[in-house]
Amino acid sequence: MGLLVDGQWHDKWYDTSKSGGRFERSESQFRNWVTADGSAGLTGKGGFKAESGRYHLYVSFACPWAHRTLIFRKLKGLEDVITVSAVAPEMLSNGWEFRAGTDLADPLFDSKFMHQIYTRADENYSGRVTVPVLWDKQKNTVVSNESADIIRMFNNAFNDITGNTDDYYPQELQAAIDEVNGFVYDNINNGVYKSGFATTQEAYEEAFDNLFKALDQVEQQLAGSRYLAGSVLTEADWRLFTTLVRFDAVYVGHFKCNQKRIVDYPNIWNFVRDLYQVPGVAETVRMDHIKTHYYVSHDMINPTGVVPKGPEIDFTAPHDRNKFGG
Ligand SMILES: N[C@@H](CCC(=O)N[C@@H](CS)C(=O)NCC(=O)O)C(=O)O
Repeated sequence: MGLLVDGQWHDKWYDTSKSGGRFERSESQFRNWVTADGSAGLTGKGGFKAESGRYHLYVSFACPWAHRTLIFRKLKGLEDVITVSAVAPEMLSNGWEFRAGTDLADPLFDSKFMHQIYTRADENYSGRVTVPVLWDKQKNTVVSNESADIIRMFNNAFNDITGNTDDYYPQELQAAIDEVNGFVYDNINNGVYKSGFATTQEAYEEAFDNLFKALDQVEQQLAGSRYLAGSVLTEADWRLFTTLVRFDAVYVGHFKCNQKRIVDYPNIWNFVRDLYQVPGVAETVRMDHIKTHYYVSHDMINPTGVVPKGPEIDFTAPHDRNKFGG
């Protein structure tokens, strides 16, 4: 674990000394957008036109943020349009690493470390080296390292190429989706990390309480509708899904989020299985990478690096969500 300072790698854990033991996630820095015609998007520069074969997605199968982008690549039929590769699950003193000669190698440059991809784009880059990264093979640079933006690009920028017009961020639901996203991000997606990376009792309990209050609220909401924004499956559901699918295997134990497990919430547990069973999604869930990553990488939380064998979770068991119609 570490970060780049003026293009130099430093092995350093998150600094919580100035935030009362609270983990604070830093903002992503590459914020350009791929658009259908190459015009500038919401932020950053223009010149990133949607083209087949031009972009490469670097992910970790362990990472819930990267997982969103993998799901959208599947759902939107982008597998032949955007190439993908994954880093090794362990994130140690050099940060994310590739594994040469295996299917976890860097297919573009045969780099050893993910931070070399960042300095290739900006030799003086300062900041954390995170996944996912959307790379432009034509301009040889990072388009974006923000998963929330990348899934929106995948949602519509390539529609003319794939013919897939499925829309997970429909105009009429955008305000509702944004509201759910804000709540889920703060309390749940990032909430599990705030709980797990807290370095004081107070910071941990604050995150823990907010997390389970939020899950109770989601449980209530899913009693009355199939999905978070109503009867339509949207981006908001996928953003919650990647945290929920990791919850019982990792966050309950490793991040001390143990008031309840997801299997203890009837509606949420059925909801997770509903989403897991959407065609193409199951193959994006790599429990081996997920468990190894968390339990091996965070040695100040789990110094032995021993990875638990359990729990047994059957995401393929039938769910009851068709009761809302389908
Ligand atoms: N805001 C980013 C966050 C991505 C992120 O934090 N990824 C984690 C892996 S789950 C990471 O690469 N962390 C490395 C680090 O913080 O040094 C996004 O959603 O794309």
